[in-house]
Amino acid sequence: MSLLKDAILSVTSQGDKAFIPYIMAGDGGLEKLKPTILKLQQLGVTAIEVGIPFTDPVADGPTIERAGERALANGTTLRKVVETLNSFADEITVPLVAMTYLNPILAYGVESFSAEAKAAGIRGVIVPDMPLEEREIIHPTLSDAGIDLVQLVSLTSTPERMERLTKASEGFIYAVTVNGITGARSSFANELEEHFKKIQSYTDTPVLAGFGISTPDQVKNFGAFCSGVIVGSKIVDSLVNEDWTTIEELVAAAKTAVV
Ligand SMILES: O=P(O)(O)OC[C@@H](O)[C@@H](O)c1c[nH]c2ccccc12
Repeated sequence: MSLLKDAILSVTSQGDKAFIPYIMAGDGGLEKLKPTILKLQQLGVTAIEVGIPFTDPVADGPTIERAGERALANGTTLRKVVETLNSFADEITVPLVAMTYLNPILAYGVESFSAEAKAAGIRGVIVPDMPLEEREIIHPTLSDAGIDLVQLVSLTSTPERMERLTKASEGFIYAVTVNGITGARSSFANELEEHFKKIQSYTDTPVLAGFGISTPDQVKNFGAFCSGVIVGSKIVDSLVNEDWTTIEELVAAAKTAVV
């Protein structure tokens, strides 16, 4: 059973698309985490990807990298994020997915991280610097706690690897839409639709598209051939500018994404 997968399927079974905003925990201070999460869930997002700032973020483009630097300058750590989430866990109604690199989890201790993260509302984790082959370091303990380990599938994976990653992924499959780093893009490769269908053919776990998606039209276009989208940089920028209108428009696009 996966709470994350269930949350996504309950949205798609009604004809809507899943919408997962990414936020950088600690950007603007950890005291912003609670109001931001409560407001996002009130807008009807499916889940929330909570980014943990890290000193050496391999996959992050300039927007997320700068947000991470601001959060680190505020003293944000994985432990403080979990503690903060825990302080209002009874008000959290959507599954949270922590986006963190492997080192902070190991430094925390896999056992205590899993137990405390679960209590704090974290239902999934994405660990971009951990190859599938090494996931046994954390997977059994996360699994015991009922936390999904979400795999990223890149455009350049070989078909065999794509199949293995897809079948291993829990909650949803994070299908990366571009080669490279996070951040807004104006165009995408033409073969994406076929690529996504191929990934979906291996599994009944929903496939979500992420990287480069920043406009309502892009949300609709991707929604037409997968179960939903993840939007990061555009959300991070909008939160800095307190531009909730833009966020509302992105969420609304997923609700009417069916063509
Ligand atoms: O910012 P974008 O292009 O909208 O992409 C989402 C992305 O930011 C978020 O999911 C994310 C932030 N950092 C990551 C590192 C690896 C994988 C994914 C992420």
